[in-house]
Amino acid sequence: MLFQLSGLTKKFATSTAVDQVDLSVERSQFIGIIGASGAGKSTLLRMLNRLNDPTSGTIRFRGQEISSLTGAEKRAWQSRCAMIFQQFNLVPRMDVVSNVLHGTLNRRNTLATMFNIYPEKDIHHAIDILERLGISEHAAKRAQALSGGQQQRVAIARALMQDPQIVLADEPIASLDPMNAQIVMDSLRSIHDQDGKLVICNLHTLDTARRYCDRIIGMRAGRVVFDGTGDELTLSAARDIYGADSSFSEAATSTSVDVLADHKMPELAIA
Ligand SMILES: Nc1ncnc2c1ncn2[C@@H]1O[C@H](COP(=O)(O)OP(=O)(O)OP(=O)(O)O)[C@@H](O)[C@H]1O
Repeated sequence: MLFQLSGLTKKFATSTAVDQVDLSVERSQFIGIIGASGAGKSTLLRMLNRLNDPTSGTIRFRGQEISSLTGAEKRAWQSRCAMIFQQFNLVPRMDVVSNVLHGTLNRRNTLATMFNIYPEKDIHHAIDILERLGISEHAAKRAQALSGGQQQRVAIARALMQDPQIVLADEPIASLDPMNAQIVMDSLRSIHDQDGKLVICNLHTLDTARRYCDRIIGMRAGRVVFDGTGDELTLSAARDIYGADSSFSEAATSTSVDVLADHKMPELAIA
């Protein structure tokens, strides 16, 4: 058993973002979490790597209780569990390789960090990862000089540099055009296929979830209301997740240029 979530709940002052979630992840998969805005997807992901603390309930990984870790143990968990964000979270004025090398920060001493000293093998490794993601020719550029899709691949490279067991991605393609979205999703999928890592990815769009995910979890108002494969995600299941009526159209949650052009729908209208 990898993850075992029991009664996981997160309350904020005025809302319950995640409400009594029970979930098991038995093996390494590519898992997508879908749901309307405010359904609790980000909060769930942020609890898994302890950016948010649960109000109640437990998170176990390989039997270890994660929700109660503190100090060095909590930081060690966070380095096993890399996070990719919608807005990339790179240091814009810093070059691409240095941004990737930041993924090793947790295992370097303060002096090395202060003087930006990296072992040569780490630098080679960073460039290998950039090459794998198809962006090594940008290694010396400042991160801010790259397109959104390229910056997100740098963020994925930084996550890989930390050699995590789990990769969490919080709407990694929400700021990207469809072509870059596909490149970034292909990169994330390859991390699962080639490296066998567990990837859990929040997504706005049903077609992306169906295309890339082995398992799709649907959230509505903090609860898990769907857990199945892309084939099982029927139109009626989707309506249930999004709380939409019969006027709900899949095109409204599509990233595909063709579908959007056909239906003249604004991108991500529902999510
Ligand atoms: N730091 C916070 N303080 C107060 N309320 C919060 C906080 N973070 C999230 N919430 C609330 O918790 C609920 C779930 O938010 P969350 O961001 O997890 O949803 P989401 O499904 O990821 O939405 P989106 O797709 O818009 O990111 C929302 O009602 C939100 O307003």
